[in-house]
Formats: sequence, structure tokens, C-alpha cells
Amino acid sequence: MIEIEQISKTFGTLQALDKVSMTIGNGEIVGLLGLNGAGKSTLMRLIYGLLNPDSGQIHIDGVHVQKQPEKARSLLGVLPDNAGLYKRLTARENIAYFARLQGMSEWDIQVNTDELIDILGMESIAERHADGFSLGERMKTALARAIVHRPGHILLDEPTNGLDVITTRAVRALLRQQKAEGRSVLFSSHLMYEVENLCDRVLVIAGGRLVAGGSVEDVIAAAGCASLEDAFVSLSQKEGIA
Ligand SMILES: Nc1ncnc2c1ncn2[C@@H]1O[C@H](COP(=O)(O)OP(=O)(O)OP(=O)(O)O)[C@@H](O)[C@H]1O
Repeated sequence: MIEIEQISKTFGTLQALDKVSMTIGNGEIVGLLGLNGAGKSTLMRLIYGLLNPDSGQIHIDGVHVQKQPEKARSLLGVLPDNAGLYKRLTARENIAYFARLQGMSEWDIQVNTDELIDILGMESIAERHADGFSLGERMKTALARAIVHRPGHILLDEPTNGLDVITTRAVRALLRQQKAEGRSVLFSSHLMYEVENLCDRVLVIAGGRLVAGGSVEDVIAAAGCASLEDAFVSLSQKEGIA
């Protein structure tokens, strides 16, 4: 379980997050919606311990992220918004390199990597060097790398950004599999249908504040709108930032 309590973060005079609290339970897929600059990536970076909050605290399975960042990080799989790959390594080597850093055995690395290559349809790029990879090929490799060690919790910053429809479906299937295995998934997206398709719960961030949360139906009803997109726009505009 990921527990976020009253997290605030400023950059200079900019209040990027303002007393945000949320809990993401095991076996749950939660979608994070917000306009550009709403604070989604900042929240992800705080959960991963790349940034420290000004106030508030985050626990992952009871581990305090700021006090025990290494331990907390070992419980997470992360696809950051700017996932970089080692260009001189193949896709498979990129995944294996990261898996070794996580202390996995060579056998487990091979089994898990083969499984992810199969699920994500990466056969044609597995043995290619990452230099020159298309956006989708980079995303697939970075996603496989993020979850090869089977972390309990997965953070994905816009995971289907730039993916074609077949790959998007594969990613959806992969995330549903992770959920079925009891992992929690928090992902940010600008794609309403993606969120409607996948998520048990939606959280809407606007101007650094959590302005709505619940099932898609709950969020639509709370905003008094006809669709998630309308509800999202309405909630974001209420915060005076759209
Ligand atoms: N390191 C930083 N230094 C200064 N300002 C920052 C920094 N990181 C984020 N910000 C600012 O904090 C606010 C929230 O940014 P964040 O990247 O979290 O937004 P986001 O919701 O992920 O947006 P997008 O959908 O565009 O990716 C923005 O105004 C951004 O410019």
C-alpha cells in the first residue's frame, strides 16, 4: 500500500503540490489525471524519493520514503516521464542490467525478461541496440525494465504515450495482470478513455491540489457532468487554471 499524507512541495514561489493525501491499495489500478503542470510528475517523483517534500510524508508498505529511500525504492517499479535507455545495450541487455541492480538471479532475469518480451511484443527489438529506437520501442523497453523485478507497486508516468494501438492493448493487459497478482498501479495519463478502461479509481489533480477522487462514475457524478472528459475539464477550471 502507498500512503501519501498531506504532501506539499514548492519550487521557489511555485506551489507544485498543496497538502495532497491519497492511499493506493494493493491490487488496485489508480489513474492520475491533471492538466499540464498540475503536479502529476512531481507527485510521482516524491513517491519515488527523487524529491523531498516540504511537508507531509509518504509510506510504502509502512516504509517511510524520506527516512529509508533505498528500501522504499526497492518496493517500487517506476516508469518516469523521461525514461532513458543505455543506447549501446540491446533492449534485453537494458532490462537485464536494471534487473541485476535489483539483485535478481540470472535465471529469474531470463525468465521474467522472456515473459515481458512476449507480453509486450518486443521480439523484433529484443536483440537490437537501443540507439535509434522509436518512441514506442523505448517506452516498451523502459516499461519492461521498470517491472522486471516484480515490484509490489508500480508508478507509470504516461505509460501509453506514443504507443500504437496493439502495444497500448498489450500494456493494458500487462497492467491488468499486475493488478490480478495483487500489485498496486498508479499511472498518470491525459487519455480519458485509457483511464476509463483501466482504472478502479481516478484522482484529479488541479493546481497542485487533489480536487476529486473515486470511481469514474463517482467523479462524473460529483462534477455533475455527462462524461469523464467534461468532469475533468470542469474540475480543473474550478481551480481557475484552465
Ligand atoms: N524541478 C523543478 N523546478 C522548478 N519547477 C518545477 C520543477 N519540477 C516541476 N516544476 C513545476 O511544478 C509544476 C508541476 O509540474 P509537473 O511536472 O509535476 O506537472 P505535470 O502534471 O506532470 O505536467 P505534464 O502533464 O505537463 O507532464 C509545473 O508548474 C512545473 O513547471
